[in-house]
Amino acid sequence: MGKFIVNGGNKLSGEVSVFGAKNSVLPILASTVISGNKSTILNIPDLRDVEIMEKILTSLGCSVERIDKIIWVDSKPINQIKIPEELVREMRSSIILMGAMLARCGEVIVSYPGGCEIGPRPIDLHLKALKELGAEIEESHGFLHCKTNGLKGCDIQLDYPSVGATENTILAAVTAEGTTIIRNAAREPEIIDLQYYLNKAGAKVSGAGTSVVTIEGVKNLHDVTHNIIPDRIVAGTYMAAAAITEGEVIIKNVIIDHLQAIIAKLKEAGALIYYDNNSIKVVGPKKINSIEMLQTLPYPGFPTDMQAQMMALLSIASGTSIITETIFENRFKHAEELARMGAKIKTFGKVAVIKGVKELTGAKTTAKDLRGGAALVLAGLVAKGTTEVENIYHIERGYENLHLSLQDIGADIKKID
Ligand SMILES: CC(=O)N[C@H]1[C@@H](OP(=O)(O)OP(=O)(O)OC[C@H]2O[C@@H](n3ccc(=O)[nH]c3=O)[C@H](O)[C@@H]2O)O[C@H](CO)[C@@H](O)[C@@H]1O
Ligand SMILES: C=C(OP(=O)(O)O)C(=O)O
Repeated sequence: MGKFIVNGGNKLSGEVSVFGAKNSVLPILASTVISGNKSTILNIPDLRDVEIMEKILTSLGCSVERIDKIIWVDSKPINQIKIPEELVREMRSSIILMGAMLARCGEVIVSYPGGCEIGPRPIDLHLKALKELGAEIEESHGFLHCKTNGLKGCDIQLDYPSVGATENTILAAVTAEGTTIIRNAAREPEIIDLQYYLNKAGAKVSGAGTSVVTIEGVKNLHDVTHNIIPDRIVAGTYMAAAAITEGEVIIKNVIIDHLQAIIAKLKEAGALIYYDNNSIKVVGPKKINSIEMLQTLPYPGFPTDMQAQMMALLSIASGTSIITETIFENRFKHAEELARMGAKIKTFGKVAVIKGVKELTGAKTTAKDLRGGAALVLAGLVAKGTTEVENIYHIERGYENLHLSLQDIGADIKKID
């Protein structure tokens, strides 16, 4: 299972680099199936979720090769339409194969996706949009059998700006007949990256990053090379690590625009932040300020994927902070683990009240999900004594060698397999 052992107390300092974004690379790898041609994807992070996506593509018949930070996918030889259940259960993003495979093969069989347990994660919006495009979807025994004789562009109003539903719909629409308009689309930077990849391959997608995305169907896609954008959540996690340890860390290879909501809240907490084109320096305050209201929202609001890390930070703030989690129904599992380390946190449904304490103390803790696990590591960096974080396979879904990067900037952390 693997665990991290963290001895707290070191102020972090130095430079750390951020690799490609998990939430960008996964839908882009899924979309490589559409073209029936070759995709070269650069800046690939070394993550468990990426390995699973590689396995899914291979199981469908794609030829997939990976050397270091590059993956080559040739989707010409696809010869399967069923995605292995055990792989789908491992990862939420596998559901994006639905739109991509409908575009490529007109058929796909997939089970309900797994992923982190952060509350119910229905896929009703995905299914509704795909049906509007002309997919027939039969559900039985936990499997979804999706088929079409040809998707047709249409106007789709999403009831909520779901990231996954926006991506699935874009992919299904890329080779559909006519024009599709997605209204109330998610505006996350990863959708812009997806549009960029698809357009380089010959698709006609516009509007990504706004709430109206338009896709003019094209007949074919061609070979493409694409560089994945840096991971804003990994960057945010290192920023929080600098802030919580009273450190001074430069985070390189970031897109500042994608970090604005995180920058604003870390400044409120008292961190000093300086940036230039693609790097950001965070200087942690002597004492963290409490934050009156931190509310997670769809982009460009504060990202839910940084909520747990901020909770760790605020647990040693000078007063009481309130976090409202509006995206997921049950994303406070880290609160009870932080409490083992002396944090004073009460949760009431979607609201958490965090009464800052003078210091955290090292304890045995368990990562319950990806970002909650990262939050425990952050807490461990500042806690008195030793913290163990078990079940780090959750963390490895989204962080490439977190312990090594933190060691490089002075943390006392090791991994035990
Ligand atoms: C691989 C990936 O990119 N994952 C990200 C993606 O997840 P994901 O794409 O799953 O997130 P969504 O934006 O779809 O979900 C947001 C909310 O909408 C609800 N919903 C979603 C779809 C649907 O059909 N019905 C429905 O009710 C979800 O339960 C959730 O409460 O965006 C989330 C919100 O920024 C991030 O936390 C995840 O890291
Ligand atoms: C919830 C997350 O990811 P996923 O949607 O892949 O489960 C995350 O990255 O924090």
